[in-house]
Amino acid sequence: MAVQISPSILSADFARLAEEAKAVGGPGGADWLHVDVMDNHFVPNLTLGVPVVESLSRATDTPLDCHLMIEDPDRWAPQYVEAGAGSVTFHVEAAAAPVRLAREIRAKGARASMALKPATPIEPYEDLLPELDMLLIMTVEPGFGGQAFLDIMLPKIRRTRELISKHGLELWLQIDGGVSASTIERCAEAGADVFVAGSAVYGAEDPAAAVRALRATAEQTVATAGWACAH
Ligand SMILES: O=C(CO)[C@@H](O)[C@H](O)COP(=O)(O)O
Ligand SMILES: [Fe+2]
Repeated sequence: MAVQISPSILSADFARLAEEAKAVGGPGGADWLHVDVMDNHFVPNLTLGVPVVESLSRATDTPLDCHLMIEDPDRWAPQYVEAGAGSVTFHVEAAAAPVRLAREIRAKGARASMALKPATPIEPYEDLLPELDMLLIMTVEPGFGGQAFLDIMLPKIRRTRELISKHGLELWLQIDGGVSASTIERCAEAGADVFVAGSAVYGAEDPAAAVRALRATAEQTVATAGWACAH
C-alpha cells in the first residue's frame, strides 16, 4: 500500500480553515485532512465539533480523517460520518462497544478506525483488528499539537505491523504525534503507512512542500523496510 499523509488542521489557522485545507490539497498533495476533535473531557483541550466538520467537508475535496478525542464516541462518531468524514477514529479507552461502533461507522459509509493512547497496549485488541480499516497509534499524549515524538512507541508500532501481517489484513497503520522530517523515517521503518503531521506541515513556510517532503522520505523508507518486503 502507498504511503499516505494526513496533515492535522490543529496547527492551522482556525479562522481560515477552508484556505488552510486548500493549501495542502490538490494533485500530489495531502491524501487526507486530519481533524482533531477534542471535548475537554477525554483530553484537556477543546477544539471543534460536527458543524465545523460539515462546513469543512463542503469546502475541500480532500477527504476528512476525523480523530475523535472525546467521551462517548459510541453516540457521536456516527454523526461525524453524516457530517461528511471519510474516516472516523474513536479511542478504544472511551468506547463502550468498539466492535459495534466500528460496524456502525462502516455501515454508514466511512472507514472505521480505532486509536490507542501511548499507555494502551495493542495485544488485547488483536481479535478486533479485522473489524477496522485503520489503527491509530498515538506517539504523544493526545490533547495538543507540537509535542515531542515518543520514541518508546516504536516497539508497539513494530508489534502491530507484525499482527497485521500475521492475519493478512488490509488494515492501515496510522501514527499521530510529533511526526516530522526527523521522525517519519523511524515510524515508516517500524511499520506505519499513514502519517499525521500538524506542526511539521502548518508550521512550515510552504505546507504543500512539507507534505511532499514527508511523503518522499516515508516512501523511500517503506520501499526498503523489512515489513514492506514481507508481502
Ligand atoms: O491528535 C493530535 C494531538 O492530540 C494530533 O493530531 C496533533 O495535532 C499532531 O500535531 P503534531 O504533533 O504533528 O504537531
Ligand atoms: Fe490527531
